[in-house]
Amino acid sequence: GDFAGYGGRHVPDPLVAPLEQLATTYDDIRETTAFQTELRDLLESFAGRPTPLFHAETLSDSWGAEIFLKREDLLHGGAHKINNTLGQALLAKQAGKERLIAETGAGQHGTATAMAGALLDLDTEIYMGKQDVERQRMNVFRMRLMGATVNEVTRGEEGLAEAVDVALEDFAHNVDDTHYLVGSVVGPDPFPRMVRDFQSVIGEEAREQFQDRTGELPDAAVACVGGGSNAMGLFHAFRDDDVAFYGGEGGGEGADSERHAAPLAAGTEGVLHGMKTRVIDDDVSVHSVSAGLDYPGVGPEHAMFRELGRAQYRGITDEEALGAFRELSESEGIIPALETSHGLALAKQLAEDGDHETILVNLSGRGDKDMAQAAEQFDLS
Ligand SMILES: C[C@@H](c1c[nH]c2ccccc12)[C@H](N)C(=O)O
Repeated sequence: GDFAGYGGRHVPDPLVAPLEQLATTYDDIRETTAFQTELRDLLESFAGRPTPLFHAETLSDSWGAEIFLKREDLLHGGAHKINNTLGQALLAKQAGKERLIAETGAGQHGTATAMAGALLDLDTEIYMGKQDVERQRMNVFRMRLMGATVNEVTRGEEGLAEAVDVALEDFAHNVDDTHYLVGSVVGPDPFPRMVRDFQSVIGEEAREQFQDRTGELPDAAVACVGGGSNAMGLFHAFRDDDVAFYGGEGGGEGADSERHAAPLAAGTEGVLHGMKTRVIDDDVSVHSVSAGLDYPGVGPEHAMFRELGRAQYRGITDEEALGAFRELSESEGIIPALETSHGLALAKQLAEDGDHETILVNLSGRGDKDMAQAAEQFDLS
């Protein structure tokens, strides 16, 4: 997995062999009928695929372009995460592993991992920063209710980045019985390409649904970008088409501010969590109103798309995202996740600029988890 120099395996020696073993296992199992059949069956009967493609007519009228929403918010767990956790957990099971570990910050990926672990009868341990355990109590309860162990990480900033570090160390020591289920298109090879492949079911369905509905391909495909898995899952099916790609990053207080999570719009090259990619500058502290985008790096394939000009990335501020969060809720009766709202706000900018007539947006998650924050931001009482 080299993405024009980005990606690779920038890891300490103890991880090299485990990663080579995982890459071999993935390449051997992924194309087998047994794997493909069981994964397709579970995606349908457990996760709820295919998800609908919804034409948002009220938004289309007010924004001035035809807006189509790919409804990953309707999946089991409320977001696209389950596509990846089912794929990787099934791979681990068929490879004879007995244990899953994962990182999480917002708790979304941890919850989706616990779902797959419970379903497939795999011992599941989630690494989560102590600070996040305290501020994401609901997700901690959900993980424990499904039988997962939530392991508090108390080093450094006690956040997502430290949880990834600890999970990678665990993986290096326990590769014989443990699979590290990475939560986005990040980390050392093979993780970015493996997670992309599992999430690409989103774009494959959307491409077929859009053509059936309109007889054409969309002018543009838009998604939010934290680690970048839902965006890459949407983009991948259209990579050889004349479809423009746009990623909305966590612009926080502004991509030119010192508090954001927008390494593509305003960062530099760097190595993080085993991958060469783009990271936010040293004088910037990672921040986004949405926990799911609150990560200082990004998937290396996005760094390549940016460099090649195949995709454009913009930092969407907290305010812009909150505006889109409210507008979709009021216009169409759909409450999006705060993360997803960054993609919606970007689609609104594109529509109003008149750049594209048809815009496909990945509705990557629902906003139920964000109600406390919404009540703080808006007067809902
Ligand atoms: C999006 C998801 C996540 C989980 N692992 C990640 C790695 C890189 C970027 C994002 C993630 C989220 N932050 C979570 O904690 O579940």
